[in-house]
Amino acid sequence: MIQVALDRINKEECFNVVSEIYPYIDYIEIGTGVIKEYGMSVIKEMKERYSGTKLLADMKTCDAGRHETLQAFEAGADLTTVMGFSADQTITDSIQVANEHNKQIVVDLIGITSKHRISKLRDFGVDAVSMHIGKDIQGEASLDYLSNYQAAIEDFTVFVAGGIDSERVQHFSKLNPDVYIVGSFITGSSNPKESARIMREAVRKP
Ligand SMILES: O=C([C@H](O)CO)[C@H](O)[C@H](O)COP(=O)(O)O
Repeated sequence: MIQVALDRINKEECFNVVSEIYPYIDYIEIGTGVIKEYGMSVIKEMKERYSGTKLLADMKTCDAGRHETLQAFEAGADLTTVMGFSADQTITDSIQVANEHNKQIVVDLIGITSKHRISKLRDFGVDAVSMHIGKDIQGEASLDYLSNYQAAIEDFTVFVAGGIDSERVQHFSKLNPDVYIVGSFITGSSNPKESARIMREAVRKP
């Protein structure tokens, strides 16, 4: 499955991109920067327009788990992100809110290198994790290490993210992901529809 990440573009561009590509995607992500720019209303408007598509709010919550998770769900998100390095309490509070609302959290593993921490997340009741290479280190990161985490994350629903394009996808596919998060390759393309189609093909036969 593919999740388009709407980041570093304005609201009009977010809606324009989605209107072009929605037949090729399974999830829409409202990116952290877009939420910071427009607030929770952009989540609400996107969900109203695309009610049949799963919507993830990339809140990247790292504290006040109960409050921020509730904010995302009340705005209409089906999923929201919580950072894996947050306090245990933040994560368990977010899970509790998700369970109360029959929705889901995805724990973002940016900066997590400890497999012990990943297995602790499972103990807390986390179902989904995102193996994510942050924007600011995408240039320097060799992707070879990703396969070392395959066993550690195999019991989770796995999202992958971080500069995924039609070539880098092969490195991420070693993790057998359920969802490929694709941002700039689609949103920065002169032909988002064609880029989304290419990604759809690439994740079918990585
Ligand atoms: O979460 C993201 C990043 O931290 C910026 O907020 C992006 O959504 C994610 O990395 C996917 O975008 P691309 O790396 O441009 O594919």
